Amino acid sequence: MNFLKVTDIDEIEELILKKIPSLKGKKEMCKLEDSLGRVLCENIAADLNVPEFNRSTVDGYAIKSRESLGASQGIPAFFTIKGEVLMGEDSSKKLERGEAVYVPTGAMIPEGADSMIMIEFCEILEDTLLVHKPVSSFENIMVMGEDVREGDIILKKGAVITPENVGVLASLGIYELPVFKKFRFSIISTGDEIIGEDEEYRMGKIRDINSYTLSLAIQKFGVVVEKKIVKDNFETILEEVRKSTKRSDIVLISGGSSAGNYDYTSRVISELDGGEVFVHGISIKPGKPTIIGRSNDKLIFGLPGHPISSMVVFNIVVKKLIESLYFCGDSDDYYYGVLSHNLHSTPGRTTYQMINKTVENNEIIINPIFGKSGMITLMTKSNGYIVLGSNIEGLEKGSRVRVYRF
Ligand SMILES: Nc1nc2c(c(=O)[nH]1)N[C@H]1C(S)=C(S)[C@@H](COP(=O)(O)OP(=O)(O)OC[C@H]3O[C@@H](n4cnc5c(N)ncnc54)[C@H](O)[C@@H]3O)O[C@H]1N2
Ligand code: MOO
Repeated sequence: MNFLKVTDIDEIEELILKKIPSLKGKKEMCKLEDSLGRVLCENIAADLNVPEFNRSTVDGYAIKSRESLGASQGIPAFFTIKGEVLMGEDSSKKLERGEAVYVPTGAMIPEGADSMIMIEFCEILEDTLLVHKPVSSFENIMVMGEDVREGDIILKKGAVITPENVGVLASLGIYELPVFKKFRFSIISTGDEIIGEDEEYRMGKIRDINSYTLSLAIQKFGVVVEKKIVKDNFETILEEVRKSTKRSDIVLISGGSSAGNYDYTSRVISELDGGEVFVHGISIKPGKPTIIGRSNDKLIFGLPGHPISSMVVFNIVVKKLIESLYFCGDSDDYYYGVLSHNLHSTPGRTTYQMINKTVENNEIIINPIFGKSGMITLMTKSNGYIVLGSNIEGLEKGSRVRVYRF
């Protein structure tokens, strides 16, 4: 077993893609109403202008602005009312000198007009309009293409669909989107001690945590096709992992990744059809005993059993991999603060230190949260983490540190 030959965290992604190139970019079409949180796999360009015609932004009269020049309360400008433009209708009217046409908010500005005067500044005497205020060119008009210009890239590959950007797509009549296909995940919690919700608790047992934490974390960008608990038996684990590789693209096995007698994950992967373990140990803390392998083109992770370690590895390896396959990821999702205590790290391993933040005298203070990675409350007591590189021995109290959110 090559457990002690750890792989550098920065090499993991390249290694996985070298072993399973087919993980890259599978695409599908998705209806706009089902697209929340989906990731675009192509740039979306506008094939028309928004608005598609000059639109009024007020209720009032379309006029030629220069004809209102000098108008005031005492000396109004006079126009002949030439009718109205109906909401949602094409304006066939053409404005001639001295004419005004009524246009409601959002309706089309007739040809020949370059501005809108609000009704508040108008007076009507039969079919004559008195305008008491000058307007300037393009006042109260949203010009054709002012919002979106034909040919503009409105959303880039990697954009995560939100209710707001769905609005832009709908305005362009785009009702189906090319998105990255979601990865299908199987989660297998291994261990004789692990019990599920339908099993009665006995002393010595541990309630399954990892399949719940992992399955919720996956839901942002993947589909959990199954989650199951499997006892520590080589043949049973082998059979269950084999079935899972048929049902999903990525199999997460929690527990059984270290070098103990009952830690089967590595042997199981090697036994599978096209089975190969290519990482057994990563230079990180927590999470060192992580296994990565494959069965042909199916990716398999052996995550450490400790709940904190399995989530840290999920976040910094599995989630990061998918974000880069999807060209998304919140690389800006961090802030800076000042460290409240000295911190030691393990040379040769990148350390992920849980923290929480407080504010004192207008300064963001970063407090390390200490505890064992078997303690699940570490994650609820903290609201982010800092990364200590493998080449440093620690950080001094008062250092400025970058904090990542979960
Ligand atoms: N001799 C060594 N022993 C250990 C090493 C080592 O390097 N040499 N590394 C330690 C570290 S660090 C970790 S992390 C763990 C990883 O162990 P495994 O992946 O083999 O996990 P297990 O032994 O199965 O479980 C560890 C721990 O986590 C609990 N657990 C497991 N699954 C779940 C679950 N689904 N929900 C909740 N809790 C779970 C399990 O009961 C154990 O307490 O190895 C160390 N040992
Ligand atoms: O590597 Mo372990 O994951 O430190 O607890």
